[in-house]
Amino acid sequence: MDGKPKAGVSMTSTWLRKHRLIYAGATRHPFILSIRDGTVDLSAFKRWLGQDYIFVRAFVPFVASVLIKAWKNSDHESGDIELVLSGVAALNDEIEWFKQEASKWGVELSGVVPEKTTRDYCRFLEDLMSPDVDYAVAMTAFWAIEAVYQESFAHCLEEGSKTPPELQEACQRWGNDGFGQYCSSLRNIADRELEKSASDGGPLVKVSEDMVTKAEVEFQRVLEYEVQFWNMSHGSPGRSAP
Ligand SMILES: Cc1ncc(CN)c(N)n1
Repeated sequence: MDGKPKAGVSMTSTWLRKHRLIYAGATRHPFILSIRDGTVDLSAFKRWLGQDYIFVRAFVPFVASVLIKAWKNSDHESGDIELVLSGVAALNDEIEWFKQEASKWGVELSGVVPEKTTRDYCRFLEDLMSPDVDYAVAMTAFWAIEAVYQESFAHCLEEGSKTPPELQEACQRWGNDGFGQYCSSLRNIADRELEKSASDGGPLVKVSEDMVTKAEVEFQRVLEYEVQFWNMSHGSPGRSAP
């Protein structure tokens, strides 16, 4: 495999097929399946809530770093800046939602201690904020992070699911169609940027190939972190100690 997709097949489609096992591990995790079938352990849900609040607070500066890369790299007519800015605005609402949800469930957010998995995932985001990280690479990671939540929570809202009513609002937050369209737009930008690199035939061809390889590696790492994050929330074996 030379890292290039077949004609007419996007890079992200190629990777989704190639890494389908880990992608399914992230989007059909036992924690998500337990929400969907109504057997979820509420202490696991509360653990997820507290840890994800910490993650989301670290996600804001990451998305802001993508906004800066969009401003530096994209054609200002492309709509990339507006899209990423809408993501920052949505995260502002999301942080307020976490606070309200935490008080509903009696979770004291100021007392939540980040577990190792959360710390590692936040550190990964921090590394991606570096100006040395290409726009295509950061956008690929951004899309993958959002897409895992979208696919996971949308699964809990499908017909036949037995998601408890008190968890449906959480599932709606990421599982709604609007968020699905937002994820598709992020994916299109990632594909456009990756294709620019893949088709670069000039003296920078090696640099471009390295960038596509790096994006694929970060895509896989996001999926691995997402699985670990669900494992930690679910209290699965192998869960890392704080
Ligand atoms: C761990 C994780 N991954 C993704 C998302 C969606 N922004 C989130 N809130 N938390």
